[in-house]
Amino acid sequence: MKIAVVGTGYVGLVTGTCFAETGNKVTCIDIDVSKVKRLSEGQITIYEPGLEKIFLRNLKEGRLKFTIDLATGISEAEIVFLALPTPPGADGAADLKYVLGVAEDLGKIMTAYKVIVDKSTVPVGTADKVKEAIALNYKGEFDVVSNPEFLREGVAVDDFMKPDRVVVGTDSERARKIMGDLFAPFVRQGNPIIYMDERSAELTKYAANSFLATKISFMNEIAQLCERMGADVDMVRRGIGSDDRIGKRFLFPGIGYGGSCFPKDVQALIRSAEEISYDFKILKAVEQVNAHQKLHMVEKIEQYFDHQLKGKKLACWGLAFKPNTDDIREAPALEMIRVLLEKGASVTAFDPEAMSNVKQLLGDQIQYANSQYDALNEADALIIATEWSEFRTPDFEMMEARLKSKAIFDGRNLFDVKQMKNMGYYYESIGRK
Ligand SMILES: NC(=O)c1ccc[n+]([C@@H]2O[C@H](COP(=O)([O-])OP(=O)(O)OC[C@H]3O[C@@H](n4cnc5c(N)ncnc54)[C@H](O)[C@@H]3O)[C@@H](O)[C@H]2O)c1
Ligand SMILES: O=c1ccn([C@@H]2O[C@H](COP(=O)(O)OP(=O)(O)O[C@H]3O[C@H](CO)[C@@H](O)[C@H](O)[C@H]3O)[C@@H](O)[C@H]2O)c(=O)[nH]1
Repeated sequence: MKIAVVGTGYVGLVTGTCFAETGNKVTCIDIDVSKVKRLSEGQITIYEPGLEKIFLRNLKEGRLKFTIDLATGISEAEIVFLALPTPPGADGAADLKYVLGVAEDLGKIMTAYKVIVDKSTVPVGTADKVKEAIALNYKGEFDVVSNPEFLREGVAVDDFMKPDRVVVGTDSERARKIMGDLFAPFVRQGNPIIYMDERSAELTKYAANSFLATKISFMNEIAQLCERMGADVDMVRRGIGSDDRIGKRFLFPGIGYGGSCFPKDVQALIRSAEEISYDFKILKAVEQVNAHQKLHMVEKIEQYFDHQLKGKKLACWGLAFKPNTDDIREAPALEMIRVLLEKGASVTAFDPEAMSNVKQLLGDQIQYANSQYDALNEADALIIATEWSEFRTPDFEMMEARLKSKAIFDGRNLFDVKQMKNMGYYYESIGRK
């Protein structure tokens, strides 16, 4: 099939590359001229395990192309995916200016039937708005489908190629058939395409992310109880996770959820509910718990230093919002660092992939180390903010030789509490004593 993908950010690039990989001809369109140039020249613009190899193969074999021109990009496409940003507006609701702007432009240049697919995370009712925006200028036939994306950064290729499910929201038989054919190679593992109306599909995406965020905030509150009651959250997690009704995944307490999706989508669903005068109480609590959890480790650090952080040199392992990505959007590490700097500490950080993004944001407000061990030189304590696998089994002797004081504040529960104490470390983690 011939496909266009508008927006070559995280979702657009993965979507375009994976559709090319299954034999489709894909043109990706972006307004960012330098991004399009780099991608056309074979330079991948995001760090995502497994993506570069298939990106390069499909680029070389001519199934994947990039352009800045919307009209050229969509001219032959039967299906046009919108993978555009939907950032929070001033009131927290999703800002639809990118999606609706492109929809209006599409109406001006479409000359034949196409399926326009909302892949971005958009509030309920957006498919109708997209239809209206296209219909302002285009009087021919077209369909708008809601096809929310559920990929996780770091495992995006696998998530896209072997999805748990594909949600297709449409009332059009014609669009349903086209989407079914397109996704057939991805659901052959037995996982379903779930067809529904557009509004239910739009809400499914927010409900999924909000439910997952709720699980995390719930576990972060259980971790708070564990710390106060002398219980161990790892045990409680295993104890409840083995019940199929609860499930083992997404029960890890830590320094709060971050990333480009959970914070924005939880906030947007709260606002959507408010617009129809519904008070979404649970989600408001989920947000509050998360805001507090991001600074829970700072409280522990302050206590350790008797509230005297001025002049303290802190090492930080991990900056990305989670491992296997260079994405730092809403990364809890950055919020922690902001507060620690405010309180007078200095920070030397190491992250395997995210440092250049952080340099652009924070410049010389912090120092950047060449390795995880270099970050420890003369440090008064180590903070662990992202669970990169290389941080899980470090050389403790090397750490001891470099740290000024053997104190570790582990926001990701990487090490065994007893073992750390036996090695003479002052060791604080989340929900464990
Ligand atoms: N990042 C994720 O893991 C993820 C997963 C699922 C869903 N989503 C949702 O998908 C959407 C896109 O997210 P993302 O992380 O890929 O965003 P992103 O910010 O990484 O990328 C968006 C891209 O769109 C481009 N763009 C903006 N205006 C444009 C225009 N008029 N024409 C062409 N291109 C334009 C930008 O230059 C950018 O490259 C959001 O709604 C997000 O919530 C994201
Ligand atoms: O048990 C857990 C699991 C995750 N997290 C944190 O939650 C955040 C989000 O993690 P994850 O969901 O793995 O990353 P994303 O790539 O943001 O993916 C989420 O957001 C995407 C964008 O909407 C969706 O497509 C995915 O299904 C959804 O998992 C990160 O800060 C994690 O550290 C925890 O604290 N504890």
